[in-house]
Amino acid sequence: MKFTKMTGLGNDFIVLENLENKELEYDVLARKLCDRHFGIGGDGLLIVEPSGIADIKMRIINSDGSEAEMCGNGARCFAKYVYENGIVSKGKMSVETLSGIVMPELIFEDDVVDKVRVHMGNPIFRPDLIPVKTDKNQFVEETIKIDGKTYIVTSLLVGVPHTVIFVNSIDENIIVNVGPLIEKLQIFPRGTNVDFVKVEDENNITVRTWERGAGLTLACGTGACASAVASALTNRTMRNVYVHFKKGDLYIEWTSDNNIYLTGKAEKVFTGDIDIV
Ligand SMILES: N[C@@H](CCC[C@H](N)C(=O)O)C(=O)O
Repeated sequence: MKFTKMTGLGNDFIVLENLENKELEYDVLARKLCDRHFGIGGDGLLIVEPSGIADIKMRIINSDGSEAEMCGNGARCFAKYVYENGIVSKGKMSVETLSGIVMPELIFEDDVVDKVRVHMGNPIFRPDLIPVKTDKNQFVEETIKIDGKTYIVTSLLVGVPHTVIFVNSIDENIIVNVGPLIEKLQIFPRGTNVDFVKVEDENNITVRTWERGAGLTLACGTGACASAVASALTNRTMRNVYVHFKKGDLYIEWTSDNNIYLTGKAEKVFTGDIDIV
């Protein structure tokens, strides 16, 4: 099988084409190929499929084999891939995902795709759509208890479910211990990504995300959107912010008409062939 390895700030993906809609076991492939010791290594697979309603369709399979509805860093890598491989020739394209259509727009530097700005749609706060089990009409600055410790969290849907926690410092030990417990709490019937957010000032936040189905990643695009929206909603920042991850930054705009735009780099790492046994 031919593949291309791509990365969005270190959130890395293996891109595979399935334009003939062949019956492939994506979950098995994801577990095999994403393995960092016995496979190519990646946080997930991005599959290129044909679409009946958009220019192209993106499927995203996490490294544990579960399928996600959407992926922000993945959408940027995917748009660069389909453009550079002649699958979509438009600089602004529509991409079907399981959470609806997103609109990536390529930003060129010296005729090469450097960054991608993705129109991500609206953030959703309705508990039944996130989903989160609560009798409230939204889950903003709510209290949850983990191992006797209390956390104040905000949950929202940005294509995929996110739960945002504001912290005074980013501590990876806490993230890898608490993240998986929150991800699998019973109140989140489809699980949740968990974003740990340090507010630097009204224009800058630092984020690390414990991802549903992939664990601690170097960056998360939908996580950047969710964190920026939660920060502005709770009056910690302005509506447009730079989101800092370990290996680079994303720029998030949450417009007054409630749309989210995500801008950042997308890079090809290498291409190759792999025998699937
Ligand atoms: N890294 C992604 C999100 C990928 C999906 C996530 N793991 C989930 O299952 O919800 C991003 O950049 O948004």
